[in-house]
Amino acid sequence: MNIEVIDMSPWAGREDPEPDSLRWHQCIRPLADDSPTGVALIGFASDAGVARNQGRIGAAAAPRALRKTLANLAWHRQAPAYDAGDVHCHGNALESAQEHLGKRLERLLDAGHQPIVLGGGHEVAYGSWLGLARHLEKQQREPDGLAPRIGIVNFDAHFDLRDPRRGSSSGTPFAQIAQQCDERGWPFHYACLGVSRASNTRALFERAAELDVLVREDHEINRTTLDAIVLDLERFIVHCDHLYLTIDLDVLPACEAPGVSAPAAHGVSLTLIEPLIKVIRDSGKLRVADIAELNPNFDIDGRTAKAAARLIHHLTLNA
Ligand SMILES: N=CN[C@@H](CCC(=O)O)C(=O)O
Ligand SMILES: [Mn+2]
Ligand SMILES: [Mn+2]
Repeated sequence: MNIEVIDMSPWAGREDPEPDSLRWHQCIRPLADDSPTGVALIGFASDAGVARNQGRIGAAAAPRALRKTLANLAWHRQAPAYDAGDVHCHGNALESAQEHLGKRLERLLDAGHQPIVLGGGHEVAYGSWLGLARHLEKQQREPDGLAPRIGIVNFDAHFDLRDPRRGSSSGTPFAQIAQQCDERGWPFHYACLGVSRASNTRALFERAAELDVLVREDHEINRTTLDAIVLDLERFIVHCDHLYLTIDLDVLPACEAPGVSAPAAHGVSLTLIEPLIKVIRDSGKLRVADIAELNPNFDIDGRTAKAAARLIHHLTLNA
């Protein structure tokens, strides 16, 4: 039984008198045990990983800021959307918060929902993947169950492949996942789109090459290359049964996303990110998504929160 009382207070906004003028705040419902399947938003209020990674803290406040911004966007969906509450990271207890998120996601997936996690620093990614992995593990145990082929698509200026033996943080989640895949005998399929060469050391590029990561740097993604990158992404997706999409908002240029720990001097504009996300959205394979690194302390005019809310809106348009 779900005993958490879900705080619906961020879901407030403009109310238009005309018919057919609904917004998210008028449609989203608190998740209940008997809710029909739909999109389930769950917050991960953590910046412990950012703190450990020498970043600017504040992302723990992001889930609430994101809900408040999404609240006012127009509702164009058919299927229901739910607020599934928050997982909080208390102090430096990151590992237990990631475990807790994993368990909550596993339950949401078992119930047939499509979870979207509102981070939180990018340490959210390890918890998101854990939830999906535990959900899929049960299917693998069935007779003839094969190792699941999970494709991770990360829009990010950073690989986040730092060595977790030096301590896990917002800079290590995909290295932690690679390790977990190795231990389980699962393939590790990772695409990192929007990487900044200036912001990732040679060691990180080498690790990405060793892990056969599909890499497209920030400057490589532009109007003239977009069609080719869509094709690259489609080819990546063909070899996966399930997709986990993770969006680190620092993939956007600093003018579009100033409210992050590490703003991007170059970045990849929302106008280029959206068509790529559409490929993932429409693939029929998307199981879990998260959006990371919003830091309301450094936002300007709510720009970053608006970009994040629009991405969620875009991602769930057909769901
Ligand atoms: N999740 C963020 N990861 C980046 C942060 C870079 C920075 O703070 O400058 C990383 O570890 O590379
Ligand atoms: Mn990043
Ligand atoms: Mn990141």
